[in-house]
Amino acid sequence: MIARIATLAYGLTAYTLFFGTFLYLIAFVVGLPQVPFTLDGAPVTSTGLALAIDVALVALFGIQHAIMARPAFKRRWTKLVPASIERSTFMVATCVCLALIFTQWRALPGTVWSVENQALAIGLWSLNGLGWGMVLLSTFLIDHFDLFGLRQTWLAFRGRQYTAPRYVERSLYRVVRHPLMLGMLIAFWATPVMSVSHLMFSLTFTGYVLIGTRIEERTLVELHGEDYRDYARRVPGLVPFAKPRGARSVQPAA
Ligand SMILES: C[S@@+](CC[C@H](N)C(=O)[O-])C[C@H]1O[C@@H](n2cnc3c(N)ncnc32)[C@H](O)[C@@H]1O
Repeated sequence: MIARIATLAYGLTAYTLFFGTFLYLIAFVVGLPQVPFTLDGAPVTSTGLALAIDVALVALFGIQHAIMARPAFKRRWTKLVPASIERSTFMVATCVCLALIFTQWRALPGTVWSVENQALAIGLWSLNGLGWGMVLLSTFLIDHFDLFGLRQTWLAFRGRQYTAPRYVERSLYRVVRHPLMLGMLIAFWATPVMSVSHLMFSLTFTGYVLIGTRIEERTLVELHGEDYRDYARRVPGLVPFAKPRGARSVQPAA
């Protein structure tokens, strides 16, 4: 019983930590003045060093995701940690990577665009809010509590067998296969003031999304086979109403 309570407590802690980190990510990107670290602080290093550090930080985040989300890694990893806390541990590792980005990000000097027109600025902020909203909604369309590991620890606490959620094809997932990532991209790019620092962040995360979604789809094909290939033939990846690239882009890993 103590082990079950500890499992649930860990799941709750990881979930709370991640939700707080997600909220901080919004503050970090939009540059909320009340928080200690934002994208647009004063530059403290040379531009070259700042570029190298920033790329390395986002690469670390991408590598952590690419490795820890792969079924082969999970099979080995769950010989060391109980399967019930595997996803919560993934979330804790994600929080560590994001905390490194928040605290170690090196600002770059300069501004790429600054919208003076008030109506346009309001439009861009609205789009920004829509992007974050899409991210949150997408987590609930998949399975919010499974995605963040809480369901797994709850089932272990209740002594129930874990069943993986099926892939979904409803709502935003009928428009694109990656609405969560699309929401992120909208939130990162839609801003009335695009500093060079923010541009660097948006570019590196766009690279992560483009690579990360391809890796994720290999896993989805491994898990769901022809069902997912068929889905990929009918629904575009990131651009609504674009022609789907189909199964060629989602061949299982060799
Ligand atoms: C961070 S979420 C991103 C989901 C998707 N790439 C998106 O951008 O909306 C990653 C998790 O979503 C799951 N996933 C991706 N597409 C899914 C779908 N259509 N239905 C259910 N789960 C999905 C993956 O298995 C993975 O565990």
